[in-house]
This record gives sequence, structure tokens and C-alpha cells, in this order.
Amino acid sequence: MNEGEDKIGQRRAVDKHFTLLCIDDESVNLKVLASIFRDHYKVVACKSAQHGFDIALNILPDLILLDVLMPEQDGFELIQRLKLNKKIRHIPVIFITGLQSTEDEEKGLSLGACDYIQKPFNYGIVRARVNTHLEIIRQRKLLERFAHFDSLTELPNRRKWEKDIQEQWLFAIESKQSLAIGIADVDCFKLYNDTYGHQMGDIVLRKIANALRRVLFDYHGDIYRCGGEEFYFYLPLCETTCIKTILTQCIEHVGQLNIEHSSSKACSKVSVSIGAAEVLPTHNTKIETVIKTADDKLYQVKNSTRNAVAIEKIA
Ligand SMILES: Nc1nc2c(ncn2[C@@H]2O[C@H](COP(=O)(O)OP(=O)(O)OP(=O)(O)O)[C@@H](O)[C@H]2O)c(=O)[nH]1
Repeated sequence: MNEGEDKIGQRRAVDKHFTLLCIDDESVNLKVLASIFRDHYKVVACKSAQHGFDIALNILPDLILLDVLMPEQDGFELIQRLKLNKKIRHIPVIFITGLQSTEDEEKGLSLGACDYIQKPFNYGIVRARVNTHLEIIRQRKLLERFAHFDSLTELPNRRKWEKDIQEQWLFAIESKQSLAIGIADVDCFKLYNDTYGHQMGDIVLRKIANALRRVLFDYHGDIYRCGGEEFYFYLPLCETTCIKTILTQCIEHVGQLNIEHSSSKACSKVSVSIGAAEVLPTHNTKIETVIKTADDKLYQVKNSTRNAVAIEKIA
């Protein structure tokens, strides 16, 4: 095997992560598509547009191969439904159809399909076209990762925070669920860097990020690195959730890392301070107000003992 073939082999092994959803009312067509792709990708097949829509929502495939002529709802109608749904409209659709007029091809592409393949098709050409689109998807995912994640801590970054918190906020309004928004900030971190060096400081940031993430994940929250040594987080709350207990756990987990910080004004180990605000979001409350309240609470902790939590409930 030469070097090029070896690389292709390695790439294919990774390709198994991709899922193709094939929607066609003819079983024989589904079998053909499965036989072309199943060795390299996960293939999910279904025989109607409605079922296909439900499956797409459920499994979020990477690519959809869609027939046009189907009873009840055709492929042109289905793609319009897919493109109206926020959760799945980004999924590329390739039409694979017996319709051969240029008008139909133009219609399919103008409805948002990324490709249009006419039946009967050549297996090699279908495989090559699907591979090209999956390569584009792979690169898009990579770019999204670079754009949304912090390389030091591997936490999502501020850009992702701004996107996610809007979604969490709207979800909390719709589901009438309370939300806590908070900021955790490493104590006396300048002094830590000055004493132990920047590289050690980087290691500490990674450890703290992991410790905080572990606690918040357990309660369905998430945390983001939004500044140098500043982490923003949200936490969905239910009646039984005690926000104070959870955030105290965060402080304790950081303490249990047991990282010496001899020059800290807070304690002899590395510690964090946390400010948070608890709110039942409505269309009349603003996220900025809640973040400002959390920031004020953090400032309060920083001006007293540090290594502690302050929370305000917004009425
Ligand atoms: N090692 C390291 N240090 C960082 C990074 N980002 C920011 N910092 C440092 O974090 C320090 C933050 O200092 P300050 O804002 O003065 O806050 P502090 O020293 O933590 O003091 P308090 O917040 O009042 O407890 C600065 O010295 C930054 O250089 C990073 O990625 N790695």
C-alpha cells in the first residue's frame, strides 16, 4: 500500500462517524444506496417524506439523499419543510431522482439542495459526489470548532457563549424555567503567574476549567471561557435545585485540586470567586441585566474574602 492509499484508508476509518439518511419510497433504490455507502458511513433508510422528516429531527444526519417522486409528500415539499426547521435546516440535501428536466433540476437546487443526481446513476459518480459534500461538511465542522472553542482549556469560548445563552434564555422563557447565570474568576491570578510563571498558570486554568465543568455538567449547566481567567456559566434551575449548594461545590472542587498559591490573598491554595444571578426569564427581562447583576456579585466577593460565592435572586 502506498502512502496515498494509506491516508485514504485512515480517512475512511474516521468517515464511519458520518450518517447518511436516504429517503426513497422504492426499497430497491434504498438497497442500492445502502450497498454503495454502508462500508464507509452509517446509513439510515426510510420510505416516506414524513418519516424522513421525523428521523432527520431525531438523529441529525450529516447528509440527506432524497428522492423527489414519492406518494403523499414529495421530495420538493420535504426539503422546504427541512429548510424551515432551525434544528435541521443546515443539513445538506442531495436529490437523487428520475426527474430529468433542467426545470426540475433548477427547482431542486433553488429550493436549497446542494446537488442533483439523475437516475439511473453511475455508482462511482454518486460515491464521488457524496464524498465531496462530506469533505465540505468535515471542514465546516472543523472551522466551527476553531471558531467556538478555546484551545487552552477546550471549553467553548465567548462567541459560543453569546450564541448559546440566547438559546437557553428563549428556552427558559418558553418552558417557564428559572435560570442562573454566573461568572467564576480565578483569585489573585496575576500573583500566581508572577510567582510560578505563565506556563504553570496555563496548567492551572486548564485544571480549573475541568473542575468547574464537571460540577456544572452534573446539573445540566455549561461553562465558557469568556476572558483570560474568567468563566461564564448558566445553570437551568428546578424547584429542588439549590444554586448555593452547587456553586459551593464548584469552589470546593477547585480547592480539592490542592494547587499551592503562596502569594494569594485569599488562601494558600488556588481558589475562585463566583458571582451569580438567579432569574425566571420573561420577554421583559434582559440577559445583560442578569449578567451585570452576576458581575456585581462577583465584585462583592472580590472585595471581601474571595474564594466564595455571592448570589442575587432577581424578582
Ligand atoms: N497563565 C495565563 N495567565 C493569564 C491568561 N489570561 C489572562 N491571564 C492573566 O490573568 C491575570 C488576571 O489578573 P487580574 O485581572 O489583575 O486579576 P487577579 O490577579 O486574578 O486578581 P483578582 O481577580 O482581584 O483576584 C493577568 O495577570 C493575566 O495576564 C492565560 O491564558 N494564561
